[in-house]
Amino acid sequence: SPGDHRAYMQYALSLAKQSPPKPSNYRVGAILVDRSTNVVLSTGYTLELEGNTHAEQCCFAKLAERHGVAEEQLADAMANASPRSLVLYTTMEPCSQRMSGNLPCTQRILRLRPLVSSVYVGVKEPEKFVSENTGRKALGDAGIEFVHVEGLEREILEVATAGHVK
Ligand SMILES: Nc1nc(=O)c(N)c(NC[C@H](O)[C@H](O)[C@H](O)COP(=O)(O)O)[nH]1
Ligand SMILES: [Zn+2]
Repeated sequence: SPGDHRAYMQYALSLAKQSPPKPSNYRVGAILVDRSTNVVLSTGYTLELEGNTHAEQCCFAKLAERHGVAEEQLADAMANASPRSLVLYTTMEPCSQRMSGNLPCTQRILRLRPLVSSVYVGVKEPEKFVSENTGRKALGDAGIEFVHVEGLEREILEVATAGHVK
């Protein structure tokens, strides 16, 4: 229900606040929820794991670690999980392109088909580093629901851009 979505997004925002500020990315928080049990399977925030990592990427990598595999093998490791049982909440929409050239999180989500049914986002990505984020379309084309959870935009963007030169 909408109340739950807001609570999950608030939780993701609390994770984003742990991200070390940096001028060349956004501070984002993400959680992966099993919607049949409402259990939070994994959490992540930007730069949580070493390297130039994104919140969603950390979320997936940490879950993969728990399954004893690399992020690339997560879908295989969870082959017996029921399809479309996972939903991702991320304070900012998954990236479709990264200035670093690292694999975008939209691709990381598409790799998890058919486990992931929906992506709930707090804000769209501002057009600062990437002119147009095409993730929403790619996810929709793959049958993954893309939902904007409203109400936290101002705080999400304030946290996301805290490391930017004003
Ligand atoms: N959804 C999302 N989660 C994140 O954790 C994060 N940092 C971004 N940020 C998107 C932005 O487009 C990229 O951060 C820049 O394009 C720079 O790319 P790198 O991050 O250096 O690969 N977006
Ligand atoms: Zn990303």
